[in-house]
Amino acid sequence: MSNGYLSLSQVDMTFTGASGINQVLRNINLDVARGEYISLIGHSGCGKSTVLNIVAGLLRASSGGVIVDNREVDAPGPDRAVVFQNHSLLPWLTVYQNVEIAVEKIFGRTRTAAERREWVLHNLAMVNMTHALDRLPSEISGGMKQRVGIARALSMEPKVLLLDEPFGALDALTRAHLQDEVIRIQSELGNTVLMITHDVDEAVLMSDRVVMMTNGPSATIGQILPVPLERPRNRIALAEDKVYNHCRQEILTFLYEKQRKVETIHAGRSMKSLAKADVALRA
Ligand SMILES: Nc1ncnc2c1ncn2[C@@H]1O[C@H](COP(=O)(O)OP(=O)(O)OP(=O)(O)O)[C@@H](O)[C@H]1O
Repeated sequence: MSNGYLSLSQVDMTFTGASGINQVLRNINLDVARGEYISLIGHSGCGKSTVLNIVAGLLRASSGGVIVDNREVDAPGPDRAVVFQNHSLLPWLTVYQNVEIAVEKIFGRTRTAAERREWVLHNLAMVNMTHALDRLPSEISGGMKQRVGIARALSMEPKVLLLDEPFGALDALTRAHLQDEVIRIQSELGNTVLMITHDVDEAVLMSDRVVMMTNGPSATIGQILPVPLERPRNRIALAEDKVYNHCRQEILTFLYEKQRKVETIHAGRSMKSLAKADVALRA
């Protein structure tokens, strides 16, 4: 029996391909309470996206399972909205239309046209994007695209919001602004969030708990760190906060001492991995 609003129970994941059998995840168990903000952190390639994709229903676990609000996950669904690092807006639709398309799909039969329009505008207002309703994705910045992606995800009223490195491709200032917006939105809406990050500060700043994964193959959860900091959190005040710095230190110790990455980086992943390592080391 699981106790979480979102529960992963004994999740194993093995990929079989030309290069043989690759056990990526082993015995992942996690109970997430309703309204909880969880970050998933671990070295590149350990299996974080695989966990998120299993929760999203994009991948089926080799064994074990996922439950969201007492229902087993067996396919993608609007109750689990995903925001990826590389914004996935439809390039031929405007900002408004990119949110509208989700709202039409979910609420096309249950809300009037006026209510749907208001809901699209409400979600775009939440991420401060009402000034650019008629612009195409090619006409707005990377940070703005992420804002629209977040508005689209929120407009679906998901039970669980899945964020796969949502701020990873943004410059530091834009990232900080967007983090603050997501923190504000989460405090208003009480979303249940599972977020992948490589940024230790981001994990501590935003999360109620930080889930640290061991290195692969056969990665599992190595440590779960509660972040007992009151909300709202102020990033400037936190820089001097003992609890904040203790949490940060715990994660750094896990990543760079207990789970120090020793193997060479695979050629195909090298640029992505180096960029992420750089972010993490600067943390
Ligand atoms: N569809 C797939 N088929 C085969 N192998 C896969 C598939 N998806 C992921 N893998 C493998 O699973 C492992 C974990 O990948 P995953 O992308 O989940 O890691 P990650 O921790 O999210 O990495 P990163 O931080 O670099 O994004 C890797 O070895 C990857 O090659």
